[in-house]
Order: sequence, then structure tokens, then C-alpha cells
Amino acid sequence: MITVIILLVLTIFLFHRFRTRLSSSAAKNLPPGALGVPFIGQSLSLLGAMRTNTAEKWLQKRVDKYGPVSKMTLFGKPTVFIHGAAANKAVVFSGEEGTVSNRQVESLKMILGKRNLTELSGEDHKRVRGALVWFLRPQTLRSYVGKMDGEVRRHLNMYWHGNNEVTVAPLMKTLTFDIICSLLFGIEEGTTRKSIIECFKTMVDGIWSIPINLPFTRYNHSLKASAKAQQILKQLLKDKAKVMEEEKESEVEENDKDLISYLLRIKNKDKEQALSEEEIVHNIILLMIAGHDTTSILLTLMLRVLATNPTVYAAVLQEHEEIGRSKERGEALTWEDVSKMKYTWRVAMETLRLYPPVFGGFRVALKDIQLGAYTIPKGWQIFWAAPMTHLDETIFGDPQKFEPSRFDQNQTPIPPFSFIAFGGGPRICPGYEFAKLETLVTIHYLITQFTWNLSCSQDFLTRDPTLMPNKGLPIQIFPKS
Ligand code: HEM
Repeated sequence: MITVIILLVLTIFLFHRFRTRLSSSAAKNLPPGALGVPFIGQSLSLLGAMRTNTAEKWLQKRVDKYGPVSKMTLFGKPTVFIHGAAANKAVVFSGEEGTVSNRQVESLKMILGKRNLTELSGEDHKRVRGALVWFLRPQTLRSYVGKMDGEVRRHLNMYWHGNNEVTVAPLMKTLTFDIICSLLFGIEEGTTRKSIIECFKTMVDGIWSIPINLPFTRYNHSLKASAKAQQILKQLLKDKAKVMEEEKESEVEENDKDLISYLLRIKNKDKEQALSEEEIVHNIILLMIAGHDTTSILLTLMLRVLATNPTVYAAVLQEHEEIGRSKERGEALTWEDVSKMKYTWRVAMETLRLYPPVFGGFRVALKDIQLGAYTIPKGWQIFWAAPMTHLDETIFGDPQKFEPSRFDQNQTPIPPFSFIAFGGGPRICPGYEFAKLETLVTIHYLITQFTWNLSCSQDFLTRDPTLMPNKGLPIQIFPKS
């Protein structure tokens, strides 16, 4: 009974807020499309389509009916959906201060924490992003290749060798989570890592959900998991700060610093800690989610592509066998070895074109924006979706064909604002180089140590909320001698 009353009051309140906001936009030339039931609008229908991996078709229907710009209601907010390179340029890639800002769905903000990078704008965004980008740049990553190499080999010895069949998706999640924990945060194997992993599994579940905080909702479970993860991370920060206090500056080896120590150490011009404790914790959570739930999907889908495309498999294998021949047995890969894996990276990019792990994202209009004949009113949410542009046959001819040569820089370059698996503009993914290194090192050891066959006859993709083969991609594996 109490639940019903709460829901009723919530609905009346939201309906009122929604009506007030809409009436101020009435005079403008709004894009076509219906806003639907207040607050809910098209959210459930889109979420349903995502779960059955038919969201592209769902959006294509809108594009066919209304054109590339249309309005709807998503996750409680009036929203304009945009499609195509021109709209991507105007919104996703727009660096113009004061026109658009990033906007994540309410559930993401509350689960990741309100000081996470995707919620910050202006100077705050530059300050925090600058700190993360410094740590994720190639010059810093170079010194991590050996450690990453060690993590991948340890993982294969623990979870792959000695088995005839494995399920790829959960293993790739474990691997990428372990790499992030160890390389970025200095959280090595043990109880802290285990408790954090458990929290993250639950957190991810509620990220794209309707933000109704009642005991039975996914959103509620995710919020609780987030609170627990934040507690663990705050304690970790305290422990690191204590160690740093005791450490003499001369003992701080540049390469031994993990991202947390680095973030605790950087100072602003007044010689105060540049990032608050809350900002560090919220951004560790962001990096853990953004960094492992994306690359793990890419790796899973690459294994699927390699299992079903013998020509691509043979070319990738050749590239890695050549690199392997120049190494002593057991010798770790170097930055130079990884930079030779050009064809493999094209295969990764083509995989991301067809199956972008991040379906799309949100921005918010900071003032009225004119897009073609339509106005996007100030305060409205803007929704962009990567697969729509990636499957546009005017940009990528024969778009369903798997063709890594599209990403060969010596051939015709990809038109600007058309490949958006990593987003674009001032928000473009800062983890690109990290993801690239991790993907290439992992594929090297997988393809030189194993062959594999898909063992699930009815294999298809779902999005719940992230892209995934329905059964997690079980495969039979055969170690090479
Ligand atoms: C295949 C792997 C990955 C893909 C496809 C991917 C994709 C994306 C996309 C689409 C965005 C949104 C960009 C926008 O709004 O314009 C994003 C943002 C972000 N990604 Fe990644 N990502 C990947 C790996 C990583 C990794 C490994 C990390 C960290 C180690 C990372 C950290 C971030 C962060 C911090 C943001 C927020 C940037 C901001 O708001 O300024 N990502 N990523």
C-alpha cells in the first residue's frame, strides 16, 4: 500500500514538473515525434529493444518516420534524438563552451557519484580530465606493457589452460577488471579486489534503469552496491595517503606510482590537493566501469569474429606469429611489439564499428540550439547513438560486411564524425590507448596459445544493458603445443 502511495505522489510530482518544462518550449519549432507518457515516455520501449538487441531497428523506424532529428521522453527527461555525421558534428563533437554539456542518465550519475568526470563541465571537467589523461597517455602507458603482459599470462594460466571449454565474456570481464585494478589502482589480488568486484557487478546492472529507488528495483540494488564500493575506496585512499606521508619524496619511483597515488599527489597553484577525496573516489569508480565493461566486450566479440571468419583469423595469426618469432621463449612483449599489431587493431576497430559496446550517450542543451529547421530547447536532453551512424550505407558501403581494411589509413580515410565508438569532441574516450594496449596484448597471447570453436549453436547478441552474446560466448579451446 505504501509503495502504491509513494508511486502515485511521485507520478503527480513528475507530471507537474514535466508539464511546466514543456510549456516553456511550446513556442519553439520542436523536432517531430511524440513525447509519450510523462516521465516514462519511450524509456521502457527502448530498454526492451536494447535487451533484444533490436535498438538499431527501433531507432531506424524513428528515422524513417521523422527524419534524423526527433523528440521523445527518455529516463524522465524531454529528449531529442539525433542521427548522422552532421548532427554528430554539431552536438557530440561540439567543443563550444556554453552550448552543450555532458548529461548522463540520472541512474548513472547517482551510481557513479556526482563528481565523476561525465557529470563535470567547464573548468572542473578540464581539471579532472587533465589529471586522468596524463596518466592514460602513451608516454605513461609504455612503462606498463610488461605488467599488462604479466597479468594476461597469469590470467590464461589460471582460467584457460587445463580447460576444454570456457565462457569468454565473464573471463574477459575478470581479466580487464584485474588489469585496471592492478595497473591503475595498485589493488593487487586479495580480499579488497574481490569485494570491489562483487559491488561492481551489481552496480553495472542498474546503470541504465529508471531511477525509482524502491527496495525491489535494480536501481536500488545498484545504489547500495555503489555506497559499499565508495566505503572500500575511501579506506584505500586513507591507507595510500598514510604510506605516502611516511615515504620520502626521493623514494617515489616515477613508475611505481599508481593512478590513486598520482591523484592524491597533484597540487593546484595554491599547493593544495587538486582533486577532492570525493572526486578521486567517484572517478576511480568511473574508470573501473568505463574501463572494464567496454574492453571486455570488445575482446569477447573479437574472439567471436575470429572464430567465424577464417580469412581474418589467418591474417591476425600471421601478424602475431611474426612478432612471436622475434622473441625469446617467455620474453614479455614491448611497446615496440605492440605498435606492430596494425592489422589486429583494424580488426578491433571494425568490430567496434559493427558492435559498439557503448550504444550512445547524452548531452544537455545549455541554450536553445538550432539544428537544421528545428530548435532543441535549453535544458533538453540530447541522445546520440553510435550504431546508427556506423551502419549508414552512405558512409560505410555494404555496412553489414566485416571489412577491417576500412580502417587502413592508406586507403580512403573514414569521413569525419562518422566513427564514434569512442565518442567525440572534448568528451572523447580518454581510455583509447589503454584499451588498445590491453586488447592487442590479450589477442597476442590468445591467438598464439590457443585455437577455438564456438560451442553454442544458438548464439546471438543482447544488450542488458551492455552488448553481450546471449550465453556469454562459450567456446571449446585447444592449446597449441
Ligand atoms: C573498447 C573500449 C572502450 C570504448 C568503446 C569506450 C567508449 C567510450 C565512449 C563512447 C565514451 C563517451 C564519449 C563521449 O561522450 O563523447 C567514453 C568515455 C569515457 N571513457 Fe571510454 N571506452 C573504452 C575504454 C575505456 C577505458 C579502458 C577507460 C579507462 C581506463 C575509459 C575511460 C573513459 C572515461 C573516463 C570516459 C569519460 C570521458 C569524459 O566525460 O570526459 N574508456 N568511452
